[in-house]
Amino acid sequence: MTVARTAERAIAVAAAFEKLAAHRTRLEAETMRAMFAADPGRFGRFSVSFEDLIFDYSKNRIDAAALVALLDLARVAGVEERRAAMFAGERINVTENRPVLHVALRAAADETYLVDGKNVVEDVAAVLAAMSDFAEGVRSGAIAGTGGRFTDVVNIGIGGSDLGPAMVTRALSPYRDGPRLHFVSNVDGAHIADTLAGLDPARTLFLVASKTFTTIETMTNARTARAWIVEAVGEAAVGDHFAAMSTALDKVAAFGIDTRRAFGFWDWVGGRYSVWSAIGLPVMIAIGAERFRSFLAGARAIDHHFRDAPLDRNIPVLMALVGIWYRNVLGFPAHAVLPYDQRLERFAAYLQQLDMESNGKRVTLDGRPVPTATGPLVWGEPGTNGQHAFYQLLHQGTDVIPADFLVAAHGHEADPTHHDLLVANCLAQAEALMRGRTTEEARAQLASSGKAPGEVERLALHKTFPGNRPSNLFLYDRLDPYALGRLIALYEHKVLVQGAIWGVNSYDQWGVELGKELAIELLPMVEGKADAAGRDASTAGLVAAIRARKG
Ligand SMILES: O=P(O)(O)OC[C@H]1O[C@H](O)[C@H](O)[C@@H](O)[C@@H]1O
Repeated sequence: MTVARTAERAIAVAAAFEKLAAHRTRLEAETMRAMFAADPGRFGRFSVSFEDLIFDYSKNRIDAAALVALLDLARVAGVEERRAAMFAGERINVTENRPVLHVALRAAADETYLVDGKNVVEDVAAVLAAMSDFAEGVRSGAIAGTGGRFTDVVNIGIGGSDLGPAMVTRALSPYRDGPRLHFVSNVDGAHIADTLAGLDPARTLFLVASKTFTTIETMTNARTARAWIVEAVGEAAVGDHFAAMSTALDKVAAFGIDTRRAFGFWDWVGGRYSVWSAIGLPVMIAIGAERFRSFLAGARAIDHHFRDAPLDRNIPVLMALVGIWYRNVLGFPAHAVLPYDQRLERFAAYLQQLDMESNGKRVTLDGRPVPTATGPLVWGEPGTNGQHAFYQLLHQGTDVIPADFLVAAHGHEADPTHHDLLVANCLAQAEALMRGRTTEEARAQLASSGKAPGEVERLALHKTFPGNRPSNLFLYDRLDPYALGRLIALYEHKVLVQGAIWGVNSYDQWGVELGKELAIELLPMVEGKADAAGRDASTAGLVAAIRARKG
């Protein structure tokens, strides 16, 4: 197993971090503003082009020497070995003893990905073909409900069985020409009630999406949906109105969904990496099989880039190293994702699961405490909306929050007015964060606006922007299926690189279990079937208060 962290490697990683601390001291005396002024070639030196995509990481508090030290860290931490182990189908998810092979889901037909000596690419192709037949049948009306062609498709799933398809179908709305899509995830009955209100059961298709087919939210919502269908169109119609995506096809059958309408995937696909699998069926129904293949092809292009490009030109590696610099060397706790694209409004939520569930870990692969901080808080909202809400803190708050900006050169709308304004705002924010405004500049601006000298002094510090606040910027032609596939895959591989440097298992999620277990214990207490004696006083008090209100 090449992924285990030996004592020698741990020592080498600690030494590499020590060297980075020295670079930090040097760079603390610098500003990005000064570095740009001193080096007209900075953009060229600190950006990477891949096809029409530019990854600009020049607005970061790094220089060539710090980057070399970061690349050394990646090497001594075994990033290349971890990457090779993933592509080779090794069981790098050591706590669940599974390979991590979402890359196989977007492989070309002539590629080989081995799990225990078997090429899984053929299995992937077979499921994709079955999904294509089903999706195209739903789109054409050849596969219909009891009341005719499906007008509405409701995906029932949560976490990785929801966020990917929900984000992607929203992002690709200009490419949607299938039936209307809806996503129900929350166990809160409001979600399914509000979604089904106004839908015609006879023309509604439900997709029950669950890797494990045991998730309580999904099973509860699926049963409610089933009852809704049975009540409206009868028990016999259930088969026409349900399909499922899961690794547990036996459980799908036990639930009563026809196995010919069950699309499988494998335990080497993590939930948060599963949008490329059968879990992507709603995307395929929305945009068609051909465009879905283009989405896969975009991810595949990045897989090859990640596998083959030298580390210093490797976009996911650079994304990861810049993140490590801020998280571990400068101690910044958060990372903002700021797409200048309204259709990417669920992108930050998607990345939250991808990044925080993967690298929100506190022990290494061998179960020892991680000696450094691990995954940051990932959050964000599209620009320009965020500008009028939380950017104040980004510009003048006491924390520095590195950000990723994402923007397309072209929108999908015919009139360029909006898009040009959008792009200008994106560039302006990245520039403002980097440059800031000195107190001297603030004074000059106030004076030239005619303010009296006393007012100038009173306001100058309030109008000072410290600047030197870092960001990356992703620029691409247009957010089409291929471009979106590329973007997601970049972040997936960033997670692998950071996980390798921290020495954690990025592919399990035990941290979600405890709350689930306690919810099962608490349910009978909330229902009034058991008493809460023995719980902590807060929990018992709240249970009592809820019981009293329920009467
Ligand atoms: O697809 P499912 O098995 O229903 O799981 C849905 C989600 O719930 C779990 O609790 C995990 O935290 C997620 O990683 C997963 O995506």
